[in-house]
Amino acid sequence: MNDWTAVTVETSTEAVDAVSYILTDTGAAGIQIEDAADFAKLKPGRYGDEIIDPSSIPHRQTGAAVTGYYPSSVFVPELLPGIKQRVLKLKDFGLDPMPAEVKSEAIENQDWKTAWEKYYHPVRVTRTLTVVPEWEDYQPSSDEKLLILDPGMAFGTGTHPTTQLMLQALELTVRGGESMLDVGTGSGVLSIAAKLLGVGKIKAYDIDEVAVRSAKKNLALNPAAKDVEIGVNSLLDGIHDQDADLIVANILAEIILPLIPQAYENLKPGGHFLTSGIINDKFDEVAQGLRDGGFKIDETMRIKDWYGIIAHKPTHAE
Ligand SMILES: C[S@@+](CC[C@H](N)C(=O)[O-])C[C@H]1O[C@@H](n2cnc3c(N)ncnc32)[C@H](O)[C@@H]1O
Repeated sequence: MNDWTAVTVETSTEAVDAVSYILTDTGAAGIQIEDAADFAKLKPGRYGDEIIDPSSIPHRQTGAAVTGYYPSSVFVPELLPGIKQRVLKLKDFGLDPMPAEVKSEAIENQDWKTAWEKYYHPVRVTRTLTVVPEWEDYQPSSDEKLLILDPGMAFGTGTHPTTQLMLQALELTVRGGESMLDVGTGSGVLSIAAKLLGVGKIKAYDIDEVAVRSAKKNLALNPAAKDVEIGVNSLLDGIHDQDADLIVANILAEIILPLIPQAYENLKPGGHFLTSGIINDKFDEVAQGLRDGGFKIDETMRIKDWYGIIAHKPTHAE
C-alpha cells in the first residue's frame, strides 16, 4: 500500500491560494505550488552564489499547478468529485480556476518525507510565534515562542494566509487567562498558539476524526498545550452556555455563517470572535452576518485574497 496520495489541480495563478485552501480543508497535510507567474518575476542575475538565467530552468509557461499530499488515512477517490466541484465554484467568488483539472497519484512515503523535509523549515509566522517542524532542533531568540508541529500528520502548517491571519488576531486579542473555543481546530495550531500566548482553558473541536487525531499528537508535542480538551463536533452544535472569552474559527465563509449565532450564544458579553477563511468576495456577506448576529467588528485584516475579522459581543453597557 502507498502511504500518500498526491492530488494535483491544474489552475490559474489567481486561484492558487483558494485551491491550496480547498486541498488543505479536505485533508491535505502539505501543499506544493508550481506557478508560471513565479518564474515570470525572475530576472537574469545573481541568486545567492549563482548567476542564473531563469529561461534556462525548466518550468511551466502558463497557469499553475497546486498539489496537496494526503495521508493514507484519507480515502482520496471519494474526495475528488467534491474537490473538482469546489474548485469550479471559485468562479462564483470572482476567481478564474480554469482549467480546473484534478488528478491523483499514489506516491511512496520515502519520496514524500524527503521532499517535505527539504521544503518545510521553521517559519516565523507572527511577531512572537515561530512554527517549527518536529524534526528540527531550533534555538529560539529570547522573544520567540515555538509552536512544534508534525506536518506529516496535520491539516495546515501554520503558514497558510488564513492561519496567519488567525495567529495575528490572537496575538492582538489575547491578554492572558481567557477561556477559548477553537472550532475547526485542524492541526490544533490555533489552540497551541493561544496557550503559548497565555490563554487559560481551551476546548477544541473538528468535524473530522482524522483532524482530531492529528491535533492530539500536535498538542502532545507542545507541553504548554497538554491540557487542551479536544473532540469531534460539527461547529458548536449541542454546545450551550460556555461563557467563553474567545472563539476562533478558520473555516470557509459558508460554514462561518451558521456558526455566528452559536458563537454569540457561547460568548460572554465583551468576548471576542476571531474568524478567517474568508475569500475577498465573501467578506461583505460575513461582515454583514456578524453585524446582523449582534456582533461589533473591531478590526478586519487581509493577506493576499483572504480576510480575517476580529469582532466582539457587546457588553450590556455598549
Ligand atoms: C483550514 S482548516 C483550519 C485549521 C486550523 N484551525 C488553522 O487555522 O490552520 C479548517 C478545519 O475546519 C474543519 N471543519 C470543516 N467544517 C467543519 C464543521 N462544520 N465543524 C467543525 N469543523 C469543521 C476541517 O475539518 C478543517 O480541519
